[in-house]
Amino acid sequence: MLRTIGLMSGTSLDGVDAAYLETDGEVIGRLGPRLTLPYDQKLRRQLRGLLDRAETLAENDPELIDAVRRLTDRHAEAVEALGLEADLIGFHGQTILHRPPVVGRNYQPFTWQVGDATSLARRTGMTVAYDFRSADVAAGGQGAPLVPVFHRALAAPLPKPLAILNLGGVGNVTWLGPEGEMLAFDTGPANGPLDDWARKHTGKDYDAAGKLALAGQADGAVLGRLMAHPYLTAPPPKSLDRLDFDRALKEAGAAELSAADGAATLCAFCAVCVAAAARLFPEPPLQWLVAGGGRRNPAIMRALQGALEEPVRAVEVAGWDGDALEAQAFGLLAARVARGLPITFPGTTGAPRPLTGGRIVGSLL
Ligand SMILES: Nc1ncnc2c1ncn2[C@@H]1O[C@H](COP(=O)(O)OP(=O)(O)OP(=O)(O)O)[C@@H](O)[C@H]1O
Ligand SMILES: CC(=O)N[C@H]1[C@@H]2OC[C@@H](O2)[C@@H](O)[C@@H]1O[C@H](C)C(=O)O
Repeated sequence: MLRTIGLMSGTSLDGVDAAYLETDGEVIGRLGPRLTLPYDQKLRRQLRGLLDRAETLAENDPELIDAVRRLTDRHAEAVEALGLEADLIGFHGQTILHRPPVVGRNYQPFTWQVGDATSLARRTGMTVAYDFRSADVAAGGQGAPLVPVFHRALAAPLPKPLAILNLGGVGNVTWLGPEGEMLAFDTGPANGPLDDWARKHTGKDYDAAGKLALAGQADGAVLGRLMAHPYLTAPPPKSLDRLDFDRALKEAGAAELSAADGAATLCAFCAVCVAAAARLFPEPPLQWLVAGGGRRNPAIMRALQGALEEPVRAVEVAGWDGDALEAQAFGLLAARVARGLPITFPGTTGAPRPLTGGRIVGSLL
C-alpha cells in the first residue's frame, strides 16, 4: 500500500480539500484525516477572473502566474496542516478551462488545470502526481469525470446497481453495475450558478442551508426552457466547463426572476439534470448516494428526491465523508499513476480503451 495525500481544488473555487489515504490504487486501505483550507477573497476573485478569460489567457499572464503561486502555496499549507508523511501526493490543480470533444463542435479539445507541481514537490519533499486529464483528452476522451474508479473501489461492498452523485459547482454521477461496470458523466450545473446567484442577490458566497431557495418557487416557464437544453439528453460520454450553462440560463430568462424564485429554479434545474441523467443509465440504481457541498442544501436534496424514484441520501449513510471523496479520489488516482494503472475508461470519459495518464515529479517510487 502507498501512503497518499489527495488534493482537490473544485469548480466552486472555495478552497482546497486534502485527504490522507492508503491504497495500492485498486483496494482502499486506511482512510486518514481530511481538511479543507479555504481561499481568501483575493485568490477566489483571481481564480474567477482567470476562469472568465481562460479562452484568451496567455501562459505568461502576470495575474495567472501570481494566482498559481498563491494556489500552490495554499496546497502546500494543506499538506503541512495534515501533518502526515506520505509517499505520494495527488495534485489535481484548479481547472480554469475545460473544452472536451463535442460532436459537431469544431475546436481543438483542451483541458487546463493550473498549479505548480514542481514547486509543490520541492516544498513538501514528496513525490507529486499531477496533470490527470490531458492524456485522456489527447486520446479523444472527455478528460472527466475521473472519480469513478475511486467510487468503484469505495463502493465494492455495497449492493448494485448504485448511483453516486457529486454535487459541486458542476454535478457528476457514477453508475456502478453488478459486474463492476462503470458509467459516469457530468449531469449539468449544480452549485455553480446558484453560488453566482447568491453572490449577486445576497452578497454571500452561497445560499447557506438553501434558505433563499426554500423561500421561493421554481418558475415553470424558465425551467421548461432550460429542460430543452440538448446536453440533458445527449448520450454519454459528456462533461462540462463550470460556465457552460451561463448563456442558456440567461436566454431562459432566469435573470428576471426574484432572488428567491431564481434560487429555487436553479435548485430544481440541478435536480432535473440528475433525473435526465438517470434516463441514460442501463438500469435504475437501488439508491442514490450524494456527496459534495450540494448535499448540505435541503432545497436541492428535496428537489432531487422529488425528481427521482429511488431513495436519495447523503453518502454519510454508507459511512463515507461527503466532503472528502474528491480529495481521496486523487490519492487513489496518484497511486494508479505511479503504478501505471489506467485512470480513464470507455464508460467514464469515453476513452477509446482503458488509458493511463498523469505525470510524476519528485523522487520516483
Ligand atoms: N451549508 C451549505 N448549505 C448550502 N450549500 C452549501 C453548504 N455548504 C456547501 N454548499 C455548497 O457546496 C459548494 C461547494 O461544494 P464542493 O466543495 O463539493 O464543490 P467543489 O468541490 O468546489 O466542486 P466540484 O465538485 O464541481 O469540483 C458551495 O459552493 C455551496 O454552493
Ligand atoms: C474538468 C473538471 O475539472 N471537471 C470537474 C468538475 O467538477 C465536477 C465535475 O466537473 C467533474 O467532472 C470534475 O471533477 C471531478 C473531480 C472528476 O473529474 O471526477
